[in-house]
This record gives sequence, structure tokens and C-alpha cells, in this order.
Amino acid sequence: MKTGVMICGHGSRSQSAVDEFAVLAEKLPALLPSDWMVDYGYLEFANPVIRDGLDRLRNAGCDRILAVPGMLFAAMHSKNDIPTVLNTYAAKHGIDVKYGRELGVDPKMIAAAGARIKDAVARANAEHGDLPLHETALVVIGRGASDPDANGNVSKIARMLWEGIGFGWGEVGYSGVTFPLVEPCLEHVAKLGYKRVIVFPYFLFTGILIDRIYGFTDQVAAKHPDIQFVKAGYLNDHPKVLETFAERILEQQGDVPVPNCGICAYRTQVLEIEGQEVQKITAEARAALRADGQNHPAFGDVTPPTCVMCKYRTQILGFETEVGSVQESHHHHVEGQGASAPGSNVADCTLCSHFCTGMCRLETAAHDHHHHDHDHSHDHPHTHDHAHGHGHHHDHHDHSHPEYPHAKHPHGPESARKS
Ligand SMILES: C[C@@]1(CC(=O)O)c2cc3[nH]c(cc4nc(cc5[nH]c(cc(n2)[C@H]1CCC(=O)O)[C@@](C)(CC(=O)O)[C@@H]5CCC(=O)O)C(CC(=O)O)=C4CCC(=O)O)c(CCC(=O)O)c3CC(=O)O
Ligand SMILES: [Co+2]
Repeated sequence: MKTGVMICGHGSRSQSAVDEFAVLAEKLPALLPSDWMVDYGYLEFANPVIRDGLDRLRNAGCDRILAVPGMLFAAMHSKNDIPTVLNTYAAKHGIDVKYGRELGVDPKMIAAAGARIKDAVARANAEHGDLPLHETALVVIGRGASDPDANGNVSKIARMLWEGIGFGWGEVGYSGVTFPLVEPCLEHVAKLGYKRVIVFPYFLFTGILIDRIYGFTDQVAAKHPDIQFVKAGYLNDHPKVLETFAERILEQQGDVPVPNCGICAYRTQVLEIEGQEVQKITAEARAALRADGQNHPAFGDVTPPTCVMCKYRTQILGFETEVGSVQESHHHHVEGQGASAPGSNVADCTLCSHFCTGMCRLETAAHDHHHHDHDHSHDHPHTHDHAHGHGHHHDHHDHSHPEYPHAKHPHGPESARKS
């Protein structure tokens, strides 16, 4: 048996984001058995796409593929998009593709984050003079998702960093999709009276969103010259992040498979195999795999901890209507467009001048989380056209997703419009 490891990254139109991600894939093999092959691919924009990486592993003779989401939390991408891409590929090629967990809330990840924050504190002390931690506020910025479990986990990590390091105060903000966004969050923190504010993006790599977070931090800092706003580095390829990735891969070899969204028993899965009928595998059919000896924890009587707060499994306050919604991918539209797809360059944008504020995507965020070919009133390049090469699923089966319930929150995604 030959084992291939597949790292499924997010992807970006920012070339530096793609370059940093590739470093991860270069460093991981050192933490894995030496005869394993490691490859990677991206969900959005950047090349190679996930199928390309899988093709390379398969062509090299790998008959077992251990895939992991290159993701911090389990939200849309880890729960819907990546498992659909992987399961579709497995069904098409008759190959064993296992899927693991997201990095998640893990002591190693918190240690890595803590190291980035302590570096920023040391840098600020050196530049501005020592200041007690009790007079410093920590702001953790998460990506933000339409999934309260993922957003809640950002809060948990923020609390553990605040408590673990002993800052005077801690707050949480998000780069998009949910509330509070970076700017309202930092304006709120500015009212609290702390002399120093450490802004830490809990992100893996640089990209459009890191530029946005640092960009808004500079804007708010300029309005409050009496407060030191300190931009901490993101996680990047910290050794503890690499260790967590290796663990997410290696743990898939255990007797009891890790709970993951690839084999979720609670949802109907839609597989789209080009040139074939769309395949639907019902939740019942997936649960019945248990009889087949696939004794996955998700099929057992006790809900695995990773699934307890899943809005697709059970009613979560505010998200009650999403239980059991179909698992399918929403990312064909931007997959493989290239890191230099329209919009990668802020200079071309009529709405933003220094960094992408996300203004161009507000309509998408407020109305629908996938990029329909909607009428932008401006000719901003972030528009995603559905008229692309491969068959697009929105056209051939019914498909609807609940709107993110708080899109109109005054501190949320649409509020960026006000600037
Ligand atoms: C710039 C942009 C791409 C572009 O348009 O160029 C971009 C970029 C990046 N996103 C990253 C991460 C995540 N993105 C999501 C989710 C969504 N991201 C979407 C859009 C955009 N994402 C565009 C800006 C839109 C705007 O203006 O706000 C949504 C709205 C629409 C969609 O994707 O269809 C969708 C909402 C789905 C929902 O409804 O929840 C999640 C959560 C999840 O899993 O769902 C994670 C965390 C995964 C984890 O947990 O790690 C990273 C890697 C960061 C890192 O390295 O850590 C980058 C790279 C970078 O910053 O460049
Ligand atoms: Co998308």
C-alpha cells in the first residue's frame, strides 16, 4: 500500500498567500513517514486545484489517500466544499480517500498563537517602552464564517490567549461574514481606556484578508494617536502549527476513525461527477454504512465532541433551520481561476484604495454566500461569472442556503458599506 497525503488549502488571489501555503507543504513531509508522498491543492482561485493534487498522488501509485483540510475551523469549506470535492473524486476513480479534521481548538495551536502575540508584545516594549500586560488589551481577529461553531471557537481561543498570557482585557472581531468586523471592534476597544492594543489575526497565512485586518488597524490607529495599536503576526508555518497538521494526518490511521465531515451520517451528500448524473447519497444510506463495518464515531450512540455543536446535526440557537441541509460544494465558480484572477490587484479596484475592504462582496455576503453572477452597479473585478468552463451545479439541481441571519447586524458584514 502506498500512502499519499493531500492538503486541501483555501487558496487566494494573493500570490504571497499562495507562496506561504506552499511552504507548509514543503515542510510537512519531515514530520511524516518518509515513504509517504505529500501534495496539495486549493479550493478557490489558486492553482493547483484539489483534483490536480489528487491526480498526482494517484498517478504516482498511491492507493490510500489521507486528506486534511488546510483550515483552522470547521465551517463551510471544511464541512461542505472539501468533503464534496474529495468524495466526488473517490467515487469517480474508485480510490480510497480518507478525510481528517480541521486544526481546531488545540493546545498546540494556542501555543503557536501565544508565541506570535508574545513576539508582538516584546516588539512593542522595545519600541515604545515597557508596559504591564494589565494595561494592554488583546484583540483576536478570526476569519468569520456563517457557522456559529467556528465563530465560537475563535472566541474560545481568544479567551485562552487572554487568560493564558494575562492581558488586561480581550475582545474578538472578524474579517468578514459575521460581526463585529475589524473596524467596529477596534473602535469599541479604543473606548476601553487601554494604552496598548495588540491586534492578532488568528489566520494561517497572509492574503487579502490579512491586508484588510492590518489596513483597518492602521485606519483606527490614525484616529486614536494616544493608543498604541500593535499588529501581531499571523500563525504562518509555526512549528506547532506544522505539528498539529501532522497530527491531523497521522491520527487517521487509528482503529477508530476520527469524526469528520467526509463521512457525516446526518446529511445527504451530493456528488457531482462530470459527464454523469448528479449522485445523491442520503443520510440514511450513509448511516447504513455502519452495517458495512465502517464503525465511525459519527454512526455511534454518543455524538463525537467535534459534532456536538454542528448546526447541520442539531438545532443550534439562531440557526435552527439548517439542520440536515444537504452537503455539497459551492466553489466551482472560482476554482482554479488563478491567483491573478480579477480583483487580486487593489490598484484596479474602484471601491478600495489601499487594501480590499470587502465592499465589492457585500452583496454576496448579505444575500447569498456563493458568488452568483449578480448585478454589480460598478465594474469591480470581484464579480464571479458563472459562465466558466466546467458544468455548474447551480443550474442542474435545486439548491438553496439560508441567508446568514445577522448579515444586517450594525457591526456586521454590511456595515462596511458605511465607509
Ligand atoms: C478574499 C476572499 C477571496 C477572494 O475573493 O479573493 C477570501 C479569502 C480567504 N478566505 C480564507 C479563509 C476562509 N474563508 C472562509 C469563508 C468564506 N470566504 C469567502 C470569501 C473570501 N475569502 C473572499 C473575501 C470576501 C470578503 O470580501 O469578505 C466567503 C464569504 C465566500 C466564499 O468563499 O464562497 C466564504 C463564506 C462562507 C460562509 O458562508 O461561511 C472561511 C470559513 C469557512 O470555512 O467557511 C475561512 C476560514 C477557513 C479556516 O478555518 O481556516 C483565506 C485563508 C485565510 C488563512 O490563511 O487563514 C483567504 C485567503 C486570503 O485572505 O487571501
Ligand atoms: Co467562494
